[in-house]
Amino acid sequence: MDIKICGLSTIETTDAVIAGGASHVGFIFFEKSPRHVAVETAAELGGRAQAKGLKSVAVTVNADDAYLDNIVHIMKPDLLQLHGSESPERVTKVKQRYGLPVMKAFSISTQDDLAKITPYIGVADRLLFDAKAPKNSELPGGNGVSFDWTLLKGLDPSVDYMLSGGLNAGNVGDAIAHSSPSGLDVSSGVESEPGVKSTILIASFFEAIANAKKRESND
Ligand SMILES: O=C(O)c1ccccc1NCC(=O)[C@H](O)[C@H](O)COP(=O)(O)O
Repeated sequence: MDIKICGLSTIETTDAVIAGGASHVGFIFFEKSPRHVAVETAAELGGRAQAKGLKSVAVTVNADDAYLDNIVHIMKPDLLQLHGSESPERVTKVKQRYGLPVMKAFSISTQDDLAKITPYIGVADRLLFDAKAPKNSELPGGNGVSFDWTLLKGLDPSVDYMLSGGLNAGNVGDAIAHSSPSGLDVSSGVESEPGVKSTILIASFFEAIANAKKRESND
């Protein structure tokens, strides 16, 4: 199962994520976020992870071509995560312009939200299911809130998705038990405060996933 740790900004925590066995590292390009980084920082930290075989992900929200051009040119990401209200046509254009895979994020709180993925199937390379942002939040992601994972039980089993939203060491086992994601994505759950990743919480998150997998294989 892929594991993406999102919102990195330091060498120490990037190294902890690499050591933990993540498949992806994510960098936030959204100025209102406490995790927003300069493109040069993402290039340095992402390059460090890429050298160890991880994929580096640029996370943007309704970004225009000029902004994406700069990110792709300097950071050289492996994957573009579109975390806004990008249409299927925009996803196609971004894929064509950069020749990079695109992961489209969706905010889920009801079954109707899941129906919105249909036009993106076969268009986006990967889907990411995140919780809907609380009303008072300025962030479309990284809010540390979960959605009802049982909603995913009705999903066509051929839909490949990463699960995110409020995951942490305490609930990731339950999340896996209630859904069948091909990947997990976490940000707030491995932070000591918004925007500050904790090497201890990162290690605990990986340990919790390993324990959940052990339990699954014993059942
Ligand atoms: O994390 C942010 O600050 C952020 C800001 C704007 C758009 C997306 C953002 N995060 C995207 C992610 O992939 C997060 O990992 C995902 O939303 C889960 O976050 P959390 O619930 O905090 O684990």
